[in-house]
Amino acid sequence: MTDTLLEIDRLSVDYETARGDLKALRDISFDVRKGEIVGIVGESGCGKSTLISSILRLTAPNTRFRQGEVRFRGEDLLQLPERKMRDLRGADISIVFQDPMQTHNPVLSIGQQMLDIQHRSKASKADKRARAAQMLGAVGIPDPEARLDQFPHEFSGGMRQRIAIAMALMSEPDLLIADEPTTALDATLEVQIIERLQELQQEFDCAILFISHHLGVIAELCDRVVVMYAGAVVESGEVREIFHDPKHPYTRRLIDCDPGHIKERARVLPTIPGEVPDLANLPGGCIFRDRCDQAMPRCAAEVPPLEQLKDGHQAACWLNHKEAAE
Ligand SMILES: Nc1ncnc2c1ncn2[C@@H]1O[C@H](COP(=O)(O)OP(=O)(O)OP(=O)(O)O)[C@@H](O)[C@H]1O
Repeated sequence: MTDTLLEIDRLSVDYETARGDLKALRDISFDVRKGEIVGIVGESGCGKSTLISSILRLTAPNTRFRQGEVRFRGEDLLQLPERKMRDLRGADISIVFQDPMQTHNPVLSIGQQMLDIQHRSKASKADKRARAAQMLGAVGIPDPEARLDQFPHEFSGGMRQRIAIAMALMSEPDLLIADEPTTALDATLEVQIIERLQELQQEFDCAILFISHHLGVIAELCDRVVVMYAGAVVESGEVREIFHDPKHPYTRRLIDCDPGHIKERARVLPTIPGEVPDLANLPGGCIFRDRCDQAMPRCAAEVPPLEQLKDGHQAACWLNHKEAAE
């Protein structure tokens, strides 16, 4: 029996625009095993949101799936009837957004919203309420029973995010997608949410796909990391391995920008000079070469393939080839 839960297999996604097809995802492959925490890191525009919306099949109308599969428990979600997909969303696969207000209905009490989530359950209303309070307690909301009757605006931003996590976990999903859930929070709250997610992952034994543009946060939480640049995977592997021995100049630059433990991290981070290339007019060769201080003639001529370097460590860079040394 395989322990693979989610397999993204050679996924390519375009957006049709007036300027031509914008290549938002190109040949993306990676997997998430049961109970594992995998981080996706990259700058704004690298395709993180497109990846999440493709997994959940909640894409914009101008999206075109060019190739590839999104297999969840072995089944290609891109081929699933919409009805089955609806059953899956929020039950087997849940999501926590950057802004918890995307989850909360401002005019309903938190308790009512947590009852609504349990609409499929045959339990009594009292039992559902008890379960809602238990979940609030699990994410660290004090006095959860009383707070069920309060409305979203009566909670702080950090608490609202905890409640969004509680709601996402109520169905005991196999996969929780966390889309930059801590980006809008200050550093102390960010640390608290990360630590809580770690505990909850153990308690609920769910896998987490954690999206962030901060490598420091990924290092804190994740087992493995997938580094994306301009719609492609440029490096992936165990977090420890990637941090100690990055094999792509882009990853190195991300680490330089965000080196430390999130508890010590300066809030104003240096950025990588230059811009992500125009995805509607991609240059030939390596997509990072214009921003790379180690670019060689070969980088303009040929696209470096994503290659297996060590066990589970992959990178797409000509510097890892013997001829680079010459
Ligand atoms: N519906 C759309 N039509 C055309 N282009 C789009 C559409 N949605 C996103 N894009 C473009 O696709 C590329 C990838 O966008 P995406 O939102 O997936 O990146 P991201 O890494 O999530 O960025 P951010 O962190 O800013 O959300 C960007 O160039 C973006 O401008």
